[in-house]
Amino acid sequence: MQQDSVFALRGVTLRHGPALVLEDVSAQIPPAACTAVVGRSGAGKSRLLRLLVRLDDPDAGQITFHGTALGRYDVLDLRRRVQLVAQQPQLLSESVAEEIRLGCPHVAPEEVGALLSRVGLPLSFLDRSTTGLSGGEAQRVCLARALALEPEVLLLDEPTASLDAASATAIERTVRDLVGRGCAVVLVSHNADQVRRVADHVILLDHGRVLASGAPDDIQYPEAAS
Ligand SMILES: Nc1ncnc2c1ncn2[C@@H]1O[C@H](COP(=O)(O)OP(=O)(O)OP(=O)(O)O)[C@@H](O)[C@H]1O
Repeated sequence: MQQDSVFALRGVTLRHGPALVLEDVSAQIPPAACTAVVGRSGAGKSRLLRLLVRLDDPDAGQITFHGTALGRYDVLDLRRRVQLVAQQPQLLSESVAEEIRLGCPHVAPEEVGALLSRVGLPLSFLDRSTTGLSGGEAQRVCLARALALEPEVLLLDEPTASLDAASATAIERTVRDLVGRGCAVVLVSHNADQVRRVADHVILLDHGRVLASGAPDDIQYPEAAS
Protein backbone atom coordinates (compact mmCIF):
# COMPACT_ATOMS: atom_id res chain seq x y z
CA MET A 1 0.00 0.00 0.00
CA GLN A 2 2.95 2.29 0.78
CA GLN A 3 3.77 3.11 -2.84
CA ASP A 4 0.18 3.86 -3.85
CA SER A 5 -0.73 5.80 -0.74
CA VAL A 6 -2.36 9.19 -1.11
CA PHE A 7 -1.11 10.13 2.35
CA ALA A 8 1.67 8.42 4.28
CA LEU A 9 2.45 9.29 7.89
CA ARG A 10 5.73 8.19 9.42
CA GLY A 11 6.48 8.55 13.10
CA VAL A 12 4.13 11.52 13.47
CA THR A 13 4.00 13.16 16.89
CA LEU A 14 1.80 16.12 17.81
CA ARG A 15 1.93 17.90 21.15
CA HIS A 16 -0.41 20.32 22.81
CA GLY A 17 1.73 22.02 25.42
CA PRO A 18 3.25 19.20 27.45
CA ALA A 19 0.54 16.72 26.37
CA LEU A 20 1.14 14.22 23.56
CA VAL A 21 -1.94 14.32 21.32
CA LEU A 22 -0.47 11.93 18.72
CA GLU A 23 2.59 9.80 19.32
CA ASP A 24 4.72 8.06 16.72
CA VAL A 25 1.79 7.54 14.33
CA SER A 26 2.59 5.70 11.12
CA ALA A 27 -0.28 5.05 8.72
CA GLN A 28 -1.25 5.13 5.07
CA ILE A 29 -4.35 6.44 3.34
CA PRO A 30 -4.90 4.46 0.14
CA PRO A 31 -6.51 5.90 -3.02
CA ALA A 32 -10.05 5.00 -4.10
CA ALA A 33 -10.90 3.55 -0.70
CA CYS A 34 -12.61 4.52 2.52
CA THR A 35 -10.30 4.53 5.53
CA ALA A 36 -12.08 4.71 8.88
CA VAL A 37 -10.31 6.25 11.86
CA VAL A 38 -11.79 4.90 15.08
CA GLY A 39 -11.00 5.12 18.77
CA ARG A 40 -12.35 6.38 22.03
CA SER A 41 -13.20 10.04 22.61
CA GLY A 42 -9.98 12.03 22.88
CA ALA A 43 -7.89 9.41 21.04
CA GLY A 44 -6.66 12.02 18.55
CA LYS A 45 -8.89 11.31 15.53
CA SER A 46 -9.86 14.92 14.78
CA ARG A 47 -6.30 16.13 15.27
CA LEU A 48 -5.12 13.55 12.78
CA LEU A 49 -7.53 14.93 10.15
CA ARG A 50 -6.35 18.49 10.84
CA LEU A 51 -2.75 17.46 10.13
CA LEU A 52 -3.72 16.31 6.64
CA VAL A 53 -4.85 19.82 5.62
CA ARG A 54 -2.12 21.55 7.62
CA LEU A 55 -4.38 23.15 10.19
CA ASP A 56 -1.73 21.71 12.50
CA ASP A 57 1.82 20.62 11.69
CA PRO A 58 3.50 17.67 13.43
CA ASP A 59 6.17 18.26 16.06
CA ALA A 60 8.05 15.22 14.79
CA GLY A 61 7.76 12.75 11.92
CA GLN A 62 6.79 13.20 8.31
CA ILE A 63 3.60 13.34 6.28
CA THR A 64 3.67 12.93 2.51
CA PHE A 65 0.91 13.53 -0.05
CA HIS A 66 1.44 11.52 -3.24
CA GLY A 67 5.00 10.89 -2.06
CA THR A 68 5.93 14.57 -1.59
CA ALA A 69 6.32 16.23 1.82
CA LEU A 70 3.06 17.94 2.73
CA GLY A 71 4.84 21.20 3.54
CA ARG A 72 5.95 21.52 -0.07
CA TYR A 73 2.41 21.98 -1.37
CA ASP A 74 0.77 25.36 -1.64
CA VAL A 75 -1.58 25.22 1.34
CA LEU A 76 -4.60 26.66 -0.49
CA ASP A 77 -4.12 24.24 -3.37
CA LEU A 78 -3.84 21.40 -0.85
CA ARG A 79 -7.03 22.46 0.90
CA ARG A 80 -8.88 22.56 -2.38
CA ARG A 81 -7.79 19.04 -3.29
CA VAL A 82 -8.31 17.71 0.23
CA GLN A 83 -11.61 18.78 1.74
CA LEU A 84 -12.21 18.60 5.49
CA VAL A 85 -15.77 18.48 6.79
CA ALA A 86 -15.35 19.17 10.48
CA GLN A 87 -17.71 18.17 13.26
CA GLN A 88 -18.76 21.78 13.77
CA PRO A 89 -18.02 23.49 10.47
CA GLN A 90 -18.21 27.22 9.95
CA LEU A 91 -20.65 28.43 7.32
CA LEU A 92 -19.64 31.68 5.69
CA SER A 93 -22.58 32.64 3.43
CA GLU A 94 -26.09 33.90 4.08
CA SER A 95 -28.00 31.22 2.17
CA VAL A 96 -27.46 27.50 1.72
CA ALA A 97 -27.25 27.84 -2.08
CA GLU A 98 -24.55 30.52 -1.80
CA GLU A 99 -22.65 28.40 0.71
CA ILE A 100 -22.59 25.37 -1.59
CA ARG A 101 -21.29 27.51 -4.46
CA LEU A 102 -18.72 29.26 -2.29
CA GLY A 103 -15.61 27.64 -3.73
CA CYS A 104 -17.18 26.91 -7.07
CA PRO A 105 -19.42 29.82 -8.23
CA HIS A 106 -19.99 28.32 -11.69
CA VAL A 107 -21.84 25.26 -10.44
CA ALA A 108 -25.20 25.14 -12.27
CA PRO A 109 -28.38 25.56 -10.17
CA GLU A 110 -29.54 22.00 -10.96
CA GLU A 111 -26.16 20.69 -9.83
CA VAL A 112 -26.58 22.49 -6.50
CA GLY A 113 -29.90 20.65 -6.04
CA ALA A 114 -28.22 17.34 -6.86
CA LEU A 115 -25.52 18.07 -4.26
CA LEU A 116 -28.21 18.64 -1.65
CA SER A 117 -29.81 15.30 -2.39
CA ARG A 118 -26.39 13.56 -2.16
CA VAL A 119 -26.19 14.74 1.45
CA GLY A 120 -29.82 13.81 2.23
CA LEU A 121 -31.26 17.34 2.31
CA PRO A 122 -34.43 18.38 0.42
CA LEU A 123 -34.39 20.98 -2.36
CA SER A 124 -36.30 23.38 -0.10
CA PHE A 125 -32.99 23.96 1.71
CA LEU A 126 -31.62 25.94 -1.23
CA ASP A 127 -33.35 29.11 -0.04
CA ARG A 128 -32.75 28.51 3.64
CA SER A 129 -30.66 30.93 5.64
CA THR A 130 -27.49 29.38 7.03
CA THR A 131 -28.31 30.83 10.43
CA GLY A 132 -30.67 28.57 12.31
CA LEU A 133 -29.56 25.33 10.69
CA SER A 134 -29.15 22.44 13.11
CA GLY A 135 -25.66 21.05 13.67
CA GLY A 136 -26.36 18.04 11.46
CA GLU A 137 -27.85 20.23 8.70
CA ALA A 138 -24.89 22.64 8.80
CA GLN A 139 -22.45 19.75 8.56
CA ARG A 140 -24.30 18.36 5.53
CA VAL A 141 -24.31 21.77 3.82
CA CYS A 142 -20.58 21.86 4.42
CA LEU A 143 -20.31 18.38 2.90
CA ALA A 144 -22.27 19.53 -0.18
CA ARG A 145 -19.90 22.52 -0.44
CA ALA A 146 -16.96 20.12 -0.30
CA LEU A 147 -18.49 17.79 -2.91
CA ALA A 148 -18.97 20.71 -5.32
CA LEU A 149 -15.19 21.00 -5.47
CA GLU A 150 -14.80 17.34 -6.51
CA PRO A 151 -11.94 16.75 -4.07
CA GLU A 152 -9.32 14.03 -4.45
CA VAL A 153 -9.58 13.33 -0.74
CA LEU A 154 -12.54 13.90 1.57
CA LEU A 155 -12.00 13.98 5.33
CA LEU A 156 -15.24 13.44 7.26
CA ASP A 157 -15.28 13.96 11.02
CA GLU A 158 -18.26 12.04 12.40
CA PRO A 159 -20.57 13.05 9.54
CA THR A 160 -23.57 11.07 10.75
CA ALA A 161 -23.26 11.48 14.53
CA SER A 162 -26.35 13.70 14.78
CA LEU A 163 -28.37 12.30 11.87
CA ASP A 164 -31.43 10.05 11.65
CA ALA A 165 -31.04 6.67 9.95
CA ALA A 166 -32.31 7.76 6.52
CA SER A 167 -29.97 10.76 6.36
CA ALA A 168 -27.05 8.64 7.56
CA THR A 169 -27.78 6.13 4.80
CA ALA A 170 -27.66 8.93 2.20
CA ILE A 171 -24.22 9.97 3.47
CA GLU A 172 -22.95 6.38 3.50
CA ARG A 173 -24.16 5.93 -0.09
CA THR A 174 -22.38 9.12 -1.12
CA VAL A 175 -19.16 7.90 0.52
CA ARG A 176 -19.26 4.64 -1.43
CA ASP A 177 -20.13 6.50 -4.62
CA LEU A 178 -17.09 8.79 -4.15
CA VAL A 179 -14.83 5.80 -3.55
CA GLY A 180 -16.19 4.26 -6.76
CA ARG A 181 -15.16 7.42 -8.60
CA GLY A 182 -11.60 7.15 -7.25
CA CYS A 183 -11.81 9.50 -4.27
CA ALA A 184 -9.98 8.64 -1.03
CA VAL A 185 -12.33 9.12 1.93
CA VAL A 186 -11.16 9.27 5.54
CA LEU A 187 -14.08 8.75 7.89
CA VAL A 188 -13.93 9.34 11.63
CA SER A 189 -16.72 7.28 13.16
CA HIS A 190 -17.82 5.94 16.54
CA ASN A 191 -20.25 3.54 14.86
CA ALA A 192 -18.68 0.12 14.30
CA ASP A 193 -21.63 -1.07 12.19
CA GLN A 194 -21.19 1.93 9.92
CA VAL A 195 -17.46 1.26 9.65
CA ARG A 196 -18.14 -2.35 8.64
CA ARG A 197 -20.66 -1.11 6.01
CA VAL A 198 -18.56 1.56 4.35
CA ALA A 199 -14.87 1.24 5.20
CA ASP A 200 -12.25 -0.75 3.33
CA HIS A 201 -9.53 -0.17 5.90
CA VAL A 202 -9.49 0.87 9.56
CA ILE A 203 -6.97 2.70 11.74
CA LEU A 204 -7.63 2.28 15.46
CA LEU A 205 -6.19 5.04 17.65
CA ASP A 206 -5.78 4.81 21.40
CA HIS A 207 -4.38 7.70 23.44
CA GLY A 208 -2.76 9.14 20.32
CA ARG A 209 -1.09 5.92 19.20
CA VAL A 210 -2.04 3.46 16.46
CA LEU A 211 -3.27 0.40 18.34
CA ALA A 212 -4.21 -1.59 15.23
CA SER A 213 -4.94 -1.23 11.56
CA GLY A 214 -6.49 -3.60 9.07
CA ALA A 215 -9.74 -4.80 7.54
CA PRO A 216 -12.98 -3.71 9.29
CA ASP A 217 -13.78 -7.26 10.44
CA ASP A 218 -10.33 -7.71 11.97
CA ILE A 219 -10.53 -4.72 14.30
CA GLN A 220 -11.60 -4.97 17.92
CA TYR A 221 -13.68 -1.82 18.34
CA PRO A 222 -13.71 0.14 21.60
CA GLU A 223 -16.93 -0.32 23.59
CA ALA A 224 -18.36 3.07 22.63
CA ALA A 225 -18.09 2.09 18.96
CA SER A 226 -19.53 -1.41 19.06
N1 LIG B 1 -7.22 23.06 21.46
C1 LIG B 1 -6.91 22.09 22.33
N2 LIG B 1 -6.41 22.36 23.54
C2 LIG B 1 -6.06 21.39 24.40
N3 LIG B 1 -6.21 20.08 24.14
C3 LIG B 1 -6.72 19.76 22.97
C4 LIG B 1 -7.10 20.72 22.00
N4 LIG B 1 -7.58 20.08 20.94
C5 LIG B 1 -7.50 18.76 21.23
N5 LIG B 1 -7.00 18.58 22.44
C6 LIG B 1 -6.79 17.30 23.11
O1 LIG B 1 -6.18 16.43 22.19
C7 LIG B 1 -6.71 15.11 22.36
C8 LIG B 1 -7.23 14.59 21.04
O2 LIG B 1 -8.36 15.38 20.65
P1 LIG B 1 -9.24 15.01 19.38
O3 LIG B 1 -10.25 16.10 19.21
O4 LIG B 1 -8.37 14.69 18.24
O5 LIG B 1 -9.95 13.66 19.89
P2 LIG B 1 -11.02 12.75 19.13
O6 LIG B 1 -10.46 11.38 19.08
O7 LIG B 1 -11.40 13.37 17.83
O8 LIG B 1 -12.23 12.79 20.16
P3 LIG B 1 -13.85 12.78 19.93
O9 LIG B 1 -14.19 11.38 19.50
O10 LIG B 1 -14.36 13.11 21.31
O11 LIG B 1 -14.18 13.83 18.91
C9 LIG B 1 -7.77 15.20 23.44
O12 LIG B 1 -7.22 14.77 24.65
C10 LIG B 1 -8.12 16.65 23.48
O13 LIG B 1 -8.54 17.04 24.77
